[in-house]
Amino acid sequence: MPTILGQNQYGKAENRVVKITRDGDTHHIKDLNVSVALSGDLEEVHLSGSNAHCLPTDTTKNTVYAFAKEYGIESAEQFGIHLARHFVTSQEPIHRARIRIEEYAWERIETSDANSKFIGSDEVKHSFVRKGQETRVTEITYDGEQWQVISGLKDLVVMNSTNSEFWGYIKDKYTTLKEAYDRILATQVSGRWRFNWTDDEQRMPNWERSYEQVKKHMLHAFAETYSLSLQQTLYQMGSRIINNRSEIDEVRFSLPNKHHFLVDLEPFGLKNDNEVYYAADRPYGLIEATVLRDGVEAKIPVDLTNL
Ligand SMILES: O=c1[nH]c(=O)c2[nH]c(=O)[nH]c2[nH]1
Repeated sequence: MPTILGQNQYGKAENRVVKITRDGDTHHIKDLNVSVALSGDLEEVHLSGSNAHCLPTDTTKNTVYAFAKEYGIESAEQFGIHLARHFVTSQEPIHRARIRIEEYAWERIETSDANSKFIGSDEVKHSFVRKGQETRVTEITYDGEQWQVISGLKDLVVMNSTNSEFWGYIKDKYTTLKEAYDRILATQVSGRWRFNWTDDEQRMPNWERSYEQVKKHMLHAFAETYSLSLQQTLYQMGSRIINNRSEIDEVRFSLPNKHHFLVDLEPFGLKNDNEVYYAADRPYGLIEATVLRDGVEAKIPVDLTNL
């Protein structure tokens, strides 16, 4: 049976590009997921296997990252227009370009608070929390006498665009990781905290206020810790909660290290001065630990997915 080629398009989908603009100490983030789809005179690519008209999808990906550096990302629309125009006007066989962009919004972590040790300093200018609410969770257990309340949250995404290093680690024959003295630190916080309240109904914690305060201390510790590892940041977040909230005895975190790799723009004659990153989704480091008030027994399950 004869066949004909119908509508076709191709390109690199879901290029995760993070652009940090450093205005002195104040950093700005643009975080995009860019998908390129090109169409045009591409019959032969499909029919005979001649790639003479095929701009590699790999090139479309590189173009996204190079444009982030060369032209910046003022808005997703402006960036998409730039890319689409480039593909159609620079390559004769490409007649149509469709650029789809999702943008993830970030807000600054506010630490202008009476308890914050960094009031008026530049510490908040590089710390961000991704917009969109986290999911709040709780688990209540009662055996007729005693209560156990474990509360927490998941999917709270945070980022520090500086003040994070990672070096001095073990190096064996499989180690290729380069030591980092100024990297992005980003994670999607999953945390649980156990209340020490067990029985007296009169002395029940104010659950709503407790949640807001725990979240605040957690975010402030993330923003204010000069990090030498995500493990160290985790411990700071946990101890900040224990030290400030007498109703809580135990905190457990599961923190995926959301890696941001600097894109090598040298092949395009561009210098990447800690500006354009590739946000990798997997694999990811997974850092987990419990922080306890001294003398108490750990009761939060090790595997948070079981809670
Ligand atoms: O904060 C980090 N902790 C690690 O244990 C680790 N391992 C790694 O490769 N990168 C990082 N980063």
